[in-house]
Amino acid sequence: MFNEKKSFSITAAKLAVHSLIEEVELTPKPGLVDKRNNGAHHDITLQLMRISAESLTETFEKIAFISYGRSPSQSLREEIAEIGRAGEKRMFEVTFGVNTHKGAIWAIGLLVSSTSMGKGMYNIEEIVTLAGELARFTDRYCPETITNGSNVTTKYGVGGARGEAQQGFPNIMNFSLPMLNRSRESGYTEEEARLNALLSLIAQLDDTCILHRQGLEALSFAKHQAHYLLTNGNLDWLNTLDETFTKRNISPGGSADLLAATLFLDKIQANKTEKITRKDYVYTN
Ligand SMILES: CC(C)(COP(=O)(O)OP(=O)(O)OC[C@H]1O[C@@H](n2cnc3c(N)ncnc32)[C@H](O[C@H]2O[C@H](COP(=O)(O)OP(=O)(O)OP(=O)(O)O)[C@@H](O)[C@H]2O)[C@@H]1O)[C@@H](O)C(=O)NCCC(=O)NCCS
Ligand SMILES: Nc1ncnc2[nH]cnc12
Repeated sequence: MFNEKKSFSITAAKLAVHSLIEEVELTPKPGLVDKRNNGAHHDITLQLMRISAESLTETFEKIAFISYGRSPSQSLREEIAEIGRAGEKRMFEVTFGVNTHKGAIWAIGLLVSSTSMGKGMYNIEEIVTLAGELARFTDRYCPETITNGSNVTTKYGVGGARGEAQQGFPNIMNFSLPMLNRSRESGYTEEEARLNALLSLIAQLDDTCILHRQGLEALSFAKHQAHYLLTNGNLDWLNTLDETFTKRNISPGGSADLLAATLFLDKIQANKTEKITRKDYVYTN
């Protein structure tokens, strides 16, 4: 039992980190760090994002380990929060204080937890539902700090990263995951399918990263541009959109985190159908 739990946790953490790396390497992304440029970011590079992602392996492994076979509860919520905060601390150490993956630790941390609750056997609907349930428990030990997100969620009345998780990740379930699957079925390349999934998130999400930097008008501009490109455009226009977002200091960082979460769920789904939840649960790259 210990070996099974350990092996599962190692695999889940690898899939989580792999999803983060796939997200940052996807190119060209509007306003975000990718292989081509650093988008609207002056303090983040591709290399820093990779280092940040790798530094989170232990965090995700610990979350999977303590969640294995359990159900959402107040105590699990607080145990996860403690590991998540230690993960954030580690991220800030390796990035010298830059927020690279705070939103991703939160979203993917919860999803790793609920995946592990089902020992890898739950389907995606069950995983997001349980992650939402877990996120709705109050973390009594959460330090009362003012963050960019807390400022703008109050100012503009949006749910932000916390709301997205507490509602069971509606933007992933309604937009990015269906878009990823539909694009694959329509013959897009894997890279194009992922870019479409990212655009579907930018078109919908109340991204506090955009709101904090440039306010409501920029958020609605970003949503409109992404929607236009998806419905009328052609992915060749992404380079122009990248230049436009960068010039206007628009970074859809929340959408990037949710794309990584989408890729994580997609991998879990693929692994489940390949029945790698058996005893010798082994990760293959
Ligand atoms: C619940 C927490 C996420 C804390 O929430 P809060 O909103 O208070 O915290 P923020 O510091 O604002 O971080 C939230 C990050 O979530 C991403 N995000 C934004 N909007 C959404 C959305 N609608 N849905 C999902 N995710 C969203 C976003 O991450 C990206 O933005 C980063 C850059 O943002 P920022 O720091 O603002 O940086 P800059 O724009 O460069 O501005 P400057 O500060 O430099 O001026 C980018 O890297 C992406 O990551 C937000 O950053 C949660 O963290 C929490 O409570 N944790 C406690 C531990 C816990 O309970 N863990 C349990 C699970 S492990
Ligand atoms: N690719 C990316 N660029 C900038 N911020 C991000 N946060 C998460 N992924 C990101």
